[in-house]
Amino acid sequence: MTKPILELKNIQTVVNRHTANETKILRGINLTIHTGDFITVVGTNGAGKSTLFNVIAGHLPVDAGQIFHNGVDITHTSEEARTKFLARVFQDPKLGTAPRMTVAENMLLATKRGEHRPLFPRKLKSQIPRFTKLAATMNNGLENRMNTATGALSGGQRQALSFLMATIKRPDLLLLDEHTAALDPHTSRNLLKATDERIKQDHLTALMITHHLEDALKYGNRLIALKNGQIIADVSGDQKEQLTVKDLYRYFE
Ligand SMILES: Nc1ncnc2c1ncn2[C@@H]1O[C@H](COP(=O)(O)OP(=O)(O)OP(=O)(O)O)[C@@H](O)[C@H]1O
Repeated sequence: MTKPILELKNIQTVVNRHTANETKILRGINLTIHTGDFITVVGTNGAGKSTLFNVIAGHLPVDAGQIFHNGVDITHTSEEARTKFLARVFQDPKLGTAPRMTVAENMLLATKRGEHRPLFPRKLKSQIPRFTKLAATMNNGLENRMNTATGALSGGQRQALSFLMATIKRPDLLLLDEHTAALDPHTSRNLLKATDERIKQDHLTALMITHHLEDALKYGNRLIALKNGQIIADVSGDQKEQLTVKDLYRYFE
């Protein structure tokens, strides 16, 4: 077994503390993520899936427990500092790209994720062939729109760009938060296929939230199910291969 890239130990998250609406959203999450894991994440609405991503990304503080990255305690490391090793793609195509910048400029920006170095637009020209080649792997014509402002792209192209931006500088951990949910079925399928290919080619470690149970079964080597802020199933390898949609429905009862 490969070494853990991220470990969550007894993570608890409370919101609206000291009010009548105080709620424990995550209730003792223990999760060890190994290098190369591609984990699909399922669970009922409100189970805590996005909250789990928020906690991993440092967007939401934990109330108890610890998070380790490569064995180093990052529980109190800022969200900004975590972007050095972590990238995230959201459901909304508008998040994750700068609308007035062109596709190529956005890609250049993404090559500096987690760095404080200034951008040198002069360097863009030399990168265009590489960026165009990468854009072509998305199979949706993005490579023909390198000089188009991102705001003028279709939702599918924009989401494909968000995905490319998240992966152009290799992240230790990639969080995909229902990143194809806002797309039509054909576009969604295309992006999922490209996602799977990139994860495999670059040996990325990724977590992907999805409400499509067939996709949760089809993709990844491991699946976790959340319910009421707890992990109620963690299945990998052959065991995952043998899972059926009917099995998964039980996690939603
Ligand atoms: N910052 C917050 N303040 C108050 N409540 C919150 C906060 N973040 C999440 N919640 C609540 O915590 C619960 C879990 O939310 P979360 O978005 O993590 O669920 P989810 O599993 O991603 O759901 P969905 O499938 O609907 O996206 C929900 O009841 C939500 O309303």
